[in-house]
Amino acid sequence: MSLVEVKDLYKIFGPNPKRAIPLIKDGMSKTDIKKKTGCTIAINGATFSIDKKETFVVMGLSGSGKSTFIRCLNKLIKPTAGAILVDGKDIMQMDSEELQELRRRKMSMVFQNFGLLPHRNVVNNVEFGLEVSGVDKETRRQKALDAIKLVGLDGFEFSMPRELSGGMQQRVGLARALANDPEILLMDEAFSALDPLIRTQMQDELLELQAKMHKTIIFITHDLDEALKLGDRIAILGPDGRVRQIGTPEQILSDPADDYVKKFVQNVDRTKVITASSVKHGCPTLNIQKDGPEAALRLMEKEHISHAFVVDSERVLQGIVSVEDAVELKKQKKKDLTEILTHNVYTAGPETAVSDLLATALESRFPIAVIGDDNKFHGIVDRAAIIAEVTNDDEEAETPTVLSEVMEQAEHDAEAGQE
Ligand SMILES: Nc1ncnc2c1ncn2[C@@H]1O[C@H](COP(=O)(O)OP(=O)(O)OP(=O)(O)O)[C@@H](O)[C@H]1O
Repeated sequence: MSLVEVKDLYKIFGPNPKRAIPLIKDGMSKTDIKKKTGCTIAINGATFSIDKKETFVVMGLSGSGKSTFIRCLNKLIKPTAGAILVDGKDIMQMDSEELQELRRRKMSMVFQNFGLLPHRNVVNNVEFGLEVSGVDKETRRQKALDAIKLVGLDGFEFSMPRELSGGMQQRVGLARALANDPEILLMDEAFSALDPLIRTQMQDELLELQAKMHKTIIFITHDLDEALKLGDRIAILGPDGRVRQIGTPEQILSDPADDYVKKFVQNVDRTKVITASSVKHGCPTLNIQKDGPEAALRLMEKEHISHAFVVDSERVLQGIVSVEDAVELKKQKKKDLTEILTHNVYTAGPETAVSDLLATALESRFPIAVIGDDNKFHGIVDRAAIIAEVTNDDEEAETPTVLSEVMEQAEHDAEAGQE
């Protein structure tokens, strides 16, 4: 269910900004509009919705309109056109009381520069928002201490901000935002001022916290790696303030909407984000309860494959049978496949990163079976597909080991053995 809906939102700075909208719609560029009208386009017809409990990342380079969006969202500035609905209510229509409620209780903000009050200790900083909202002393102290614990700062309650490292100061900022128990957490470049190592650590901790808290997080960043790591979905803003693509990290990496997004994502290590489920494909299977060597050979001949995966009626993987084994069974006049089933099939979960499958793929004779959380067989990932993803080069994709010659050779060998 969506909590925030942004509808055809424009923010244009400058004299008589509304007149720039038809020019934008006619396709005139941001630079030409600036020349012609003196107006600067910051947000250009954005439409999207943010679901409850999702982490929605707004990503764009400097000047793409990220800060403007945040300011529109808490109504620090007024959009030129369009609407922003929070819980179905247009924030432009809110009276000052509703707006205060929105800013104090519904949303909390974490800033890039931490925004701490230097003369207040940690706990006093954390309870500041509650103090402003008029929460009594005892309650706000307890809430502040709980939030401090949540971000792992217990023991530092009475330290001053200057005594803390950047990472710790940002934890205070996060604790202050969480102390209000807001439904929406607005994080504006919250980790951008931190050293890379601390930044990674804070990202990991935010993911852990979110797994427990289930807040709706709107995270603003200019860093694509950060966006891909944190976002359930990402909106990519172009330099013209237009939303270029909205999608899951996987959708953005595997199917960039235009050349701008493509350029952006081409340096990312895709294999860390591309998962087994996105490169898997279905394959014909044999049923352990009813198929024997004849059926196995027929299937392999028809599909031009040298081995087949065997499942039971519930589609739980039982093993794999090779053409050589099936020929041997047929020779022995066996009626089922149980005896020769190879059980040591490599498997992966749907969410396994392709990069983690490379070593297995190189070692295994067979494709890797993808097994879902339901324990059922969902398909296979070919070695060729993994290598192609890892090297990012389709040329490397070899024909899978699916050769009818293997079959012919095996039949031939078996016949020779019979003589
Ligand atoms: N008050 C203002 N008056 C005029 N133009 C503005 C104003 N605020 C922002 N802009 C312009 O709007 C566009 C979007 O700016 P915004 O600050 O929202 O981008 P941003 O993505 O947050 O960039 P950064 O990461 O550098 O903060 C830019 O072209 C900027 O120059």
